[in-house]
This record gives sequence, C-alpha cells and structure tokens, in this order.
Amino acid sequence: MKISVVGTGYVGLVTGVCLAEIGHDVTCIDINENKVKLLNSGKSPIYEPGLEELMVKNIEEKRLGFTNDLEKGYHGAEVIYIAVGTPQKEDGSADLSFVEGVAKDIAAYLRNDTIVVVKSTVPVGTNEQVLNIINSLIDKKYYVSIVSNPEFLREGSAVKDTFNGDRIVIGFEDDIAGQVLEEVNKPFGIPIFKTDVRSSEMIKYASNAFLATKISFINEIANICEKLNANIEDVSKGMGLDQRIGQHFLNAGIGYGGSCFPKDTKALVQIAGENFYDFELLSSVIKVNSSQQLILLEKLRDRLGNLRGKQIALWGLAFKPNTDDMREAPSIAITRKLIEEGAQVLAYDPIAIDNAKHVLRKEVSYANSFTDAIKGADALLILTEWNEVKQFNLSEIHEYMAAPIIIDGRNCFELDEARKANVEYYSIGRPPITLGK
Ligand SMILES: NC(=O)C1=CN([C@@H]2O[C@H](COP(=O)(O)OP(=O)(O)OC[C@H]3O[C@@H](n4cnc5c(N)ncnc54)[C@H](O)[C@@H]3O)[C@@H](O)[C@H]2O)C=CC1
Ligand SMILES: O=C(O)[C@H]1O[C@H](OP(=O)(O)OP(=O)(O)OC[C@H]2O[C@@H](n3ccc(=O)[nH]c3=O)[C@H](O)[C@@H]2O)[C@H](O)[C@@H](O)[C@@H]1O
Repeated sequence: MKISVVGTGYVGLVTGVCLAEIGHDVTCIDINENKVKLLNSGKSPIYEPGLEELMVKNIEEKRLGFTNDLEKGYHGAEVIYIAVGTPQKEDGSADLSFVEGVAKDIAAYLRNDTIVVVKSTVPVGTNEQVLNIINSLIDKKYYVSIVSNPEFLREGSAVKDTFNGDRIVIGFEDDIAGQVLEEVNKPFGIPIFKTDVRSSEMIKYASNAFLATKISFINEIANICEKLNANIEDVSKGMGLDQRIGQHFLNAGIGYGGSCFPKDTKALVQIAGENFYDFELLSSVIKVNSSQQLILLEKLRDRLGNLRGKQIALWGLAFKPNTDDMREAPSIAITRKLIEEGAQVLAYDPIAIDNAKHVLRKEVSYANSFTDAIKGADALLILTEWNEVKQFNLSEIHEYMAAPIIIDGRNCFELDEARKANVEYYSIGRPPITLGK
C-alpha cells in the first residue's frame, strides 16, 4: 500500500519505518528541512534503539523515503497518517494547530481518494474536525474517510513496542476504511481492537491517564511507607502479584515526565472541564506528580541543610532511560530549584546532554562520565535509572566522594548493596541507610 506519514518525530518516524518494514511503500513528510536532510543521509534525528538500522535497511530496499516537498510527499498516497505534535497550550488544552495545518495541506495536494489516519493524540471530536476541514477545501470528486489510530509506543522501546504492542486500536465510521486499516496493520500480528472514532480518541487519553494514576498512587504509598518504615519495593511486588492490579507501572520514584503523560493528563482534565465535568481524581494525580518531582530536594535539605555553595552531582537527566528526550523531565524542576538555592550542579547523562543544554538553567555544568560528575561532590542525586547506573559498583564511589551521600530518585540499588558499600543512601519509599546501620 502507498502510504504517506506526516511528521517525523518519535511517533511519525517509528511508524513510517515500521510500516516500511512490513512491506508498505512509505514516504515520510516533514516541514523541518534539516530533519529531512539528516534522514535522507541515513541518520535518525532521535535516539531510539534499533531505529536507525531499520531505517537504513528500508531506505536501501527502496520502501522508505523522506521529503519536505509536500506535493511529492502527498502524491498518490492511498493512506495518509497524521503524526505531528499536539503540544500543551498555556491553559493545559491540546494545541491542534499542527494537525489542522496538515489537514489543510492534505486538502491542497489531494488528487485521489484517500484514507486519513490520525495517529497524533487528539481530543475527542478532532478526527471529525480534520475530516470537515479537508472536505470543505477539496474538489468534491475525491472521497476522503478518516480513521483514528492512536499510538501506544513508549520512547526508548518504540520499535520493539510497535512490533509487540498489546493492541492496535482503530476507530472508524466508514467500514471500508476500517477494513483497509486492518489490512495495513495485519502483518504486525497484533490484536486489532475496532471501535468508533470518538471512543478510539478517548481510549488514548484514558490509557495515559490511568497509567499516570498508577504512578502517582504508588508514589503516595511510597511516601507513606517512608513514614512507617515499610519498603515500597516489596509493597509494589506484593500488590502486583494480584493479577487484577498487575505488576507494571508500580515503580515509585520522582514522578512521571516525558512528552505525553504531563500534557495528556492536563488535556483530559481540560476536556472534561469543557464538558462541565470536574475530573477531580486526575487533577490530584497531576498535583501529586508535581510535588513528587521535588521530593529529592527535601531529602537533600534534611541531610545537608542550606544548599548554598554545595556541589551536587546528578546522574541522569532524561525523563527515563534509553531516550534523549528532555520534555517535562523531572530534572528540569530539580535543577531549577538547586540553582535557585545556590547549589553548584554538575550533571551527566549518557545520551540527553545535548538536548538538556537547551532546556536546563545555563548555570548547570556537564561532566564527561558518571564518575567525573561525582568527583568531590557533597551529594549525588540519581534522576534516571540508566543501566550504567544500576550496574555501578557502589563500593567504588569512595574513590570519588569523600563522604558519599546518595539520594536515589529511582531506587536503582538494593538496600543491602548500599549497606555493604558503606554509603549513606536515601531512596524512595524505603528505610534510609545511614552509616553504621
Ligand atoms: N512521543 C511519544 O512517545 C508518543 C507521542 N504520541 C503522540 O504523537 C504525536 C506526535 O508526537 P511526537 O512524535 O513526540 O512529536 P514530535 O514533536 O517529536 O514530532 C512532530 C514532527 O511533526 C513535524 N511537523 C509539524 N507540522 C508539520 C506539517 N504541517 N507537515 C509535516 N510535518 C510537520 C515537526 O517538524 C516534527 O518533526 C503527539 O500527538 C503525541 O502526543 C503518542 C504516543 C507516543
Ligand atoms: O502517549 C505517549 O507518549 C506514551 O506515553 C507513555 O510512554 P513514555 O512517556 O515514552 O514512557 P513511560 O515508560 O510510560 O514512562 C513515562 C514516565 O513515567 C515514569 N514511570 C513509569 C513507570 C513507573 O512504574 N514509574 C514511573 O515513575 C517514567 O520514569 C517516565 O518519567 C506510555 O507508556 C505509552 O504507552 C504512550 O504511548
């Protein structure tokens, strides 16, 4: 099938590459010329395990191309995927200007019947709006139908998720369009859940909101565990063994970040509000997450007192491991506060430093390695659970820090390990390890 994918961000690029891999003839369109140049030279603009290799393979096998020439990009497409951003506006609602812009572009270049698939995360009713925009602008001899196909991939495992997802959701009113999308996706071998367009749009927001709720819930349980000297790791495991609860997304930490949970939870509260419904539970989830992002600082102040002039090392800046994405990373709020309180911050992240430089306060300095960051530090804060962090031999920390104080926002180490390594270790929802204990 001849497919065009509009937007080559985390979702569009992965979708385009994976659709090519299952045999479709794919053209990816982006208005960002630099991105397209990079992509055409076989380089991925984002860090995503396995993506670049698969991309190069499909370019070589002539099933995948990139362009910023809209006429060429849209020409002859039987299916057009919209995968552009839907960022958060100031009031929390979703900014649909990119999606609407693409709808106008599609109308301007349409020369055949087409199925438009909305992959971007959009408020209920947006698919209808997109179809109305296109239909109001095109020659009536062309027939356009719309299919909602929300995306559930996670950054850092996007390619793997695309080939191994739990479900593919397609929402449609036009049965033929639904059948075509089912055919397009069949080679993935993933169960396909069919529904109407509005329910499909809601499935995406409800799924992200539910996952965010799990995280804020377990973080509050962790905070209570700390007061009661219980251990959140065991509490999560014990809860997760109940299949009705499930073991996933019960890792306590410094809260969720990233390009989607923060914006999609806020957008859903906004959508509910516009329809005269106060989504109290989700509003609390968001509030809990904001406080949780700063919980390490409370622990740091408890231990060091005033932070003025203190040298603080940070391990990890990205909102999660295996990605260079810094959007809404907890490190942004944490570094802002540290700088405001007069601390000197030296940070290391294996992948995200280039992006971090654009969003963190300019006072933050960057190290060349994890160990470089902790040399002479008064305390270490762990913000991202990179494998290199989890595999670090804690006993070696004495070579770099005279009196190691570690405040771990991602529970990377077993308490016993910290005890044996003779370090002071404060984590989330677990008893502290203080020297001699
Ligand atoms: N990042 C993620 O892990 C996930 C994102 N989503 C949703 O997918 C959508 C896309 O997200 P990302 O890929 O993160 O966005 P992104 O911001 O990384 O990429 C969007 C791309 O669209 C391009 N673009 C904007 N207007 C255009 C136009 N008129 N024509 C062609 N290209 C255009 C931009 O240049 C950019 O390269 C959002 O709605 C997001 O909520 C859904 C699931 C996962
Ligand atoms: O809509 C989206 O963009 C995507 O949002 C999330 O994916 P992503 O943001 O890439 O990453 P997650 O692995 O879900 O992690 C999100 C945040 O939650 C945090 N998290 C996750 C799980 C957990 O148990 N505890 C926890 O604090 C992570 O550290 C991270 O900051 C969803 O998992 C995807 O299904 C969805 O497609």
